[in-house]
Amino acid sequence: MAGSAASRLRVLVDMDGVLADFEGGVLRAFLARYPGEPHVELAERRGFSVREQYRRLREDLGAKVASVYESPGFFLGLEPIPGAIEAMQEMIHMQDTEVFICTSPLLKYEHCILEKYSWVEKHLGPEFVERLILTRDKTIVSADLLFDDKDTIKGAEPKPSWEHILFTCCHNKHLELQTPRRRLQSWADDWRGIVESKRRSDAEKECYASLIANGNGQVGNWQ
Ligand SMILES: Cc1cn([C@H]2C[C@H](O)[C@@H](COP(=O)(O)O)O2)c(=O)[nH]c1=O
Ligand SMILES: [Mg+2]
Repeated sequence: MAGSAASRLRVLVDMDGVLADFEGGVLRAFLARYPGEPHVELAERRGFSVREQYRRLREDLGAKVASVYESPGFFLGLEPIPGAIEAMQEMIHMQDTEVFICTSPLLKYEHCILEKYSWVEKHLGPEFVERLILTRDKTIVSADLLFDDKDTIKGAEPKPSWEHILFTCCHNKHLELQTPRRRLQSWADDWRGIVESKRRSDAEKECYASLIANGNGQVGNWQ
């Protein structure tokens, strides 16, 4: 387990698309700033990159949509995803569980980074500010679970320690996951069941590893 030598489960929760409604915020701000320009309805979103989809619609729209989420006030003004705040407040009080927020800032970071901290303090409180990890590479962060709306998470570490639970968002809902990948449809879905099943499977692995270490790992010798 990534959590510790004992039995703590470490959970990473992504921010944009999981805690904060990035997609809804982009569309709302785009319509306000560029009324009359073509736009992509949330039901039509495909693929992680909103910029790429707008660019495909018309070349200059990529830069226009980026100007929306790079503007001051954008990240701080995002609405929480329904049920996210309640789930995080419950998760942080779960026994033997460590929860961290793990989010990738924009490369154009001027407003994004400060506003992500402010958003966490405003909606989740100071105890979560202590638990905010900003990284462009989530694969090198050690944990048991990562709830994230990005369908493919790549980085320097080819075998991240966490299991990626795909959080359903408008841009990924059409994707069919290969077994054994798992999804969380929303915060109303059974996130507690996922946490507990991971805890059980980690405990089984630990038990098996200790049997092997003690030379008792033969089949039929499990007591
Ligand atoms: C172009 C583009 C960028 N983003 C940004 C928004 C966030 O700063 C990160 C996503 O972070 P996460 O930790 O993976 O949620 O990338 C985006 O979400 N969509 C885009 O099209
Ligand atoms: Mg995200």
